Amino acid sequence: MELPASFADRTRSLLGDEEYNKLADALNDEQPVSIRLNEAKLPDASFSLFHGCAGRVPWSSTGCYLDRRLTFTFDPLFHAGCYYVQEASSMFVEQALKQYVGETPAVMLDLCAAPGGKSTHARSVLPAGSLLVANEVIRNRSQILAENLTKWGHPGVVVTNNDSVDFADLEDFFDVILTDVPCSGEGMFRKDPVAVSEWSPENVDICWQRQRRIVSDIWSSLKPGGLLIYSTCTYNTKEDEENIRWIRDEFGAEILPVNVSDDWNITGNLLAGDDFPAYRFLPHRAKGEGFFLAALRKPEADSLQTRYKSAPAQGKKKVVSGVSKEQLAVARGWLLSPDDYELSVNGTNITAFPKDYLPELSSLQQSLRVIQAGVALAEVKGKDLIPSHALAMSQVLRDDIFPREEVSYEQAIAYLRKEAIVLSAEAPRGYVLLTYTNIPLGFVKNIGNRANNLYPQEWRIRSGYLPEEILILSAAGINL
Ligand SMILES: C[S@@+](CC[C@H](N)C(=O)[O-])C[C@H]1O[C@@H](n2cnc3c(N)ncnc32)[C@H](O)[C@@H]1O
Repeated sequence: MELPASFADRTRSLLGDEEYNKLADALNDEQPVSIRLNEAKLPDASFSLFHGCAGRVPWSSTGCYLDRRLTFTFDPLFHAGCYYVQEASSMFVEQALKQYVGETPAVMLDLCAAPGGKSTHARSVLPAGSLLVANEVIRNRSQILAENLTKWGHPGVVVTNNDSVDFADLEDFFDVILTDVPCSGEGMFRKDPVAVSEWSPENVDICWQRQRRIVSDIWSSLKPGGLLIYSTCTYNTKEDEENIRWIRDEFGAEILPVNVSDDWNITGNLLAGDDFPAYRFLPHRAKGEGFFLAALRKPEADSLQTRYKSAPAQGKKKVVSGVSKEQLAVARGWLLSPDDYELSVNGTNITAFPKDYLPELSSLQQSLRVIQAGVALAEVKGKDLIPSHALAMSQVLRDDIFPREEVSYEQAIAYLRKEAIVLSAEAPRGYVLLTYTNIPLGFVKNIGNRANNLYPQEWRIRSGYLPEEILILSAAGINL
């Protein structure tokens, strides 16, 4: 790999000759492939069956390396949200969350969240009863973020599409903020050749200044005592330690240590003369791409337990005439624990949102562009209540409500391509939840001679061909 000369000079002087040469060699090696399993969807047994994986990611309870790349696009379980393909080093966020959020429900913002690797991860790690706000400034990327979080299936999620500056009104709102800031991407050189071609010293300067702007923008919305997790995928100290030092000096933040094990081969702070805790993943030492993380606490500790109270819940949304009380009652009956959710109607769509967080949702809606909140349950068409795909993906669906029909691999791929499906003659008429290896894939409406495919058009597999060799999760050894 041809590295930019100025990058090589700077990084050599940061790491020293020996370390730099090892790093440069590692960048010519093949990149490791890793996935993170969704424990809410996969049975416990999967987690002890890692024999198809090339080992577990040591700093993540659900991460595993694969010995080769799966054909993810043609794996039904990938589309069903059973796992997320994520670079291993960045799974280290789990350690900071587990150590500093603990068991107390928290309201967390993932500010720079698309495509959703860390959001789906955070949603799995946060204690039960927490709320995750996942934000992305670029509109089409926020749609991808919403898609990935919908597939992940947790109901306690709000997706927003805003710039960091828009969070200023939400004073003392979040217990935890993750800023996985846009950066010069030096740590992605092996994974993404575009990162190499776009790198320049000028871009590093643009990046560290933008990162400071982003942190300044959201600082007031972090509660006193709240946790800021700052991360980048770059090596230079300007975007890493120097920004952490700046946050400490500018806002009086306390820089927190994160417990790590020596055999994880994590590298510490590389800033000469200031030895605060910081965590670096260098590809020649730890199996993954380049990554940097630091955890900070806003002054005035011990407020993780205070709930946001300043914004009263707005009145319940009016039920428009197109949706009857009976239809709402039916949709409510689909939920595992209906009392925990508030149902709202927007046009002809019915959505469920955790009751505990209605005041927070109301405040978010006043300040931000909320593109998704909670779980879409159904669309009403005349007398018909069409169950939504998000419901099929979600943890809130009662499993005795819709008849289930197990499909073959070929049928699953046809379904995900949004082709017409023919079910067995015994399959019941009406809405049927298709499953593949017992995992929900989505709904069809079975009308007998065929079943209408309700898979979202915009998420369908577009590729018309099937590769000759298909490597999917169960074939890779995680035996479902
Ligand atoms: C490093 S990527 C995030 C990766 C993501 N956290 C993950 O784990 O999948 C940074 C993201 O921040 C977004 N971004 C850039 N400037 C932003 C801003 N001012 N406010 C919010 N998001 C921003 C970018 O569009 C990009 O999607």
